[in-house]
This record gives sequence, structure tokens and C-alpha cells, in this order.
Amino acid sequence: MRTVAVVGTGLIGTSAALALSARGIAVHLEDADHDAARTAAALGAGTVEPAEGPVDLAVIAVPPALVGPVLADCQQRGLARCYTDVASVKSGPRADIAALGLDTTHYIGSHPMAGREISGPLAGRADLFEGRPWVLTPTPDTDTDTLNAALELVALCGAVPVVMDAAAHDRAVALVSHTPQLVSSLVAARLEHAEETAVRLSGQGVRDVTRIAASDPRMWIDILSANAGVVADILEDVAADLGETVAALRSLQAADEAKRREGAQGITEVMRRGNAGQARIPGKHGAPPTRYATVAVLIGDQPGELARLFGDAGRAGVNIEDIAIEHSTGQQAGLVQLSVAPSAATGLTAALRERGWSVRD
Ligand SMILES: NC(=O)C1=CN([C@@H]2O[C@H](COP(=O)(O)OP(=O)(O)OC[C@H]3O[C@@H](n4cnc5c(N)ncnc54)[C@H](O)[C@@H]3O)[C@@H](O)[C@H]2O)C=CC1
Ligand SMILES: O=C(O)C(=O)Cc1ccc(O)cc1
Repeated sequence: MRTVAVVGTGLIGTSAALALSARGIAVHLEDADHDAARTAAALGAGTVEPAEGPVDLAVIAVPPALVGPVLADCQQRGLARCYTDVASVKSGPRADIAALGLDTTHYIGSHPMAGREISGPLAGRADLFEGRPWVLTPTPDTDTDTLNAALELVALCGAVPVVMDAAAHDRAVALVSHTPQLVSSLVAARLEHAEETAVRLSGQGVRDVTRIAASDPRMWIDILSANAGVVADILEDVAADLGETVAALRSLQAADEAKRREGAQGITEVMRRGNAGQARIPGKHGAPPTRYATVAVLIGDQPGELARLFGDAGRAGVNIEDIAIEHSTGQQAGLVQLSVAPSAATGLTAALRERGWSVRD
């Protein structure tokens, strides 16, 4: 693959274009908002000049409801030999494409399972898809060259291809993406009118649970409109669990000891089920979940501290698998939690202490 057109240069389009450009692909950028395309080009994602002839692949990165009309326009212009889209839902766009009577042989639905809570080209990152699943939804109509072009796109973006049926995809993302989005919003919504003194105490737990509550409602209304029934079914199950959890909490306050025991069992059971579900979430690169050891290091809030810490970990020969940073309110310091292989934790702790770092026990 040598030439790609990216139509829609928001977060996802720009991220894909940055990854492709970095691999030497000639990327032509288009957006209904010319400023968005020009911004993406200025970031090094490609050129706003149109291609001279049909490109090898066009990536349509617009809101789900616009995939059909935009594909119709692109095919009519003969923009590309093959087409894909990246919408977060797959059945709706497919139905629109069928209703518009478009060529489905040279089109394949796709969805990178990576995103951010912010939109637009400036949020684009070349490594956004690195190691993340990227779903492809071919049908019996899809020709081999189109499937191969999409597979090449996924590989060039460093993602892991997963082939699925569109309806199964939509059920899966209802569970792992759409419901978590709404639950995150619901938890964060409790903070809207909370006392400032309470919100100031926020630690890492509430930050983790509410990170995606910062997402743009305009994008999500498009996604949820196309998957509303499935998400509502899952939220109904969550509501039933919530009802039982509330009842268990009320029992915990009862005078009767047997009732209190029943309440404790109810809460233990919901937390046990949570532990079991959380343990099933795959680790990096889709590998089975790995238990990492955490080495917690106190760092000063000044330029270069993180780089110095990573440098010292590297010199100790330790691969950092993940990091989390906890900022303490009103203090010029943060706690960096380095996730490393369990066998490396003791050596890393010793090496960092030797270099003067304050490592928590
Ligand atoms: N944001 C996320 O976390 C993820 C989003 N997606 C999907 O990717 C697609 C794009 O989402 P984002 O990049 O987040 O949105 P975005 O809002 O950052 O970008 C969408 C872009 O499409 C452009 N656009 C709208 N109508 C157009 C048209 N007719 N022709 C050309 N350009 C047009 C807009 O001007 C905008 O620049 C959506 O279908 C979304 O469901 C997929 C994975 C993750
Ligand atoms: O921020 C995250 O962790 C996400 O998982 C975001 C996300 C949002 C929408 C998608 O279609 C895919 C991924």
C-alpha cells in the first residue's frame, strides 16, 4: 500500500494518518471542516492536496451516521480502490450503506478499539492504536484485496486485527465501551453539585472511574443512538445489581446481626464478581492479563523528573510495563507507580534507592 486518503481528520483520522505517514505512506487529508484537515497536515499527518488518481485505500473517519453518505460521495468521486470506516458501531453504517445501494465489494467495516476522551486533530497521536485490537467486519461480499488493504492498515498502525460479525461487534462494544462510558458519566455526575471540600479530596480511584466522563456528548449521542437497545439491556442488569447492592448496604445498618451478615455477604458477592470480571480484562497487546508488581516512587513536580526516573529504571535493566501518576493536592510532588514484572520489583527498588529515589515500601 502506498497511498491512503483519510476523510475526516478528527482524533481517529489524524491518529491513523500520523501512523501511516510515519511509515512512509503518502496520506491525503480531507475534512468538511478545512481547518481540521489543515491542522492535521501541519502536525505531519499528510497533505491537503488531493491525490492525482484513486488511492489504494480511503479511511472514512467521520461520525457513524455520516459513514453511508460520505462513502457514497467518495465512491461517486472514485477516490479509492478500497474503502473502510472506523465508526464505533458497525450494524447501523452497514444498513445505511445497503439502503444507499453502494458498492459493498470494495468496502469493509472496521473499528479501532482505542480512543481518547478528547476530539479533534490536535488530540491525534501516532501511537494511539499501538497494541490495541482493531475489529474488521468483512461480509461474504468483501473482496480479498479490500480485506488485505484493511489488514495492512491495521498492521501499519501497530494494532492487532480481530475479525468479527457486525452484530456481535455491537453487542461486545456495548459491554466493554458503551456501558462503561455511561456508568463513568453517572458516577462523575454525582460530583457536579458536590461540596468543593469533598471534590478536593479526589484520589486516583475516582479519577480512574471518571476519566472517560470527560468525553464529548455529541460524539457519544451518535454512537449510543446506533446501539441504544443493547446498551439499555446491559444497564438494566446493572440497575438490578445496584438495587441489590443498595439493599445489602441497608442490611449492613440493621440492628439484627443475622441481617447484617446477610448484607455483608451481598457486598462481598458483588465485589467478588467485580474481581472476577476485572481479572478477565486482557493486558497489553491483547495478551492474557498479567499481574505486575508495583514500585511506587515519590517524585518532585519539576521538569525532567520522570525522564530521570525512567532513565534510572532503564539503566537497572527493567522494562516498565505501565505507569500511573498520583498527584497529591496542594503538594509539589507526585507518586509514580511503575508496573514491572514481579521478578524485577526487588532489584528495581534497590537500584532506585541507591540512586537517591524515595521508594515506598
Ligand atoms: N473518539 C474515540 O475515542 C473513537 C472514535 N471512533 C469513531 O471514529 C469516528 C471519528 O471519531 P473522532 O475522530 O473521535 O471524531 P472527531 O469529532 O474528532 O472527528 C470527526 C471529524 O469528521 C469530520 N466530518 C464530519 N462530517 C464530515 C464529512 N461529511 N466529510 C468529511 N469530514 C467530516 C469533522 O469535521 C471532524 O473533524 C467516529 O465514527 C467514532 O465513532 C472510533 C474509535 C474511538
Ligand atoms: O478511552 C478509552 O479507554 C476508550 O476505550 C475510548 C474509546 C471510545 C470509543 C471507541 O469506539 C473506542 C474506544
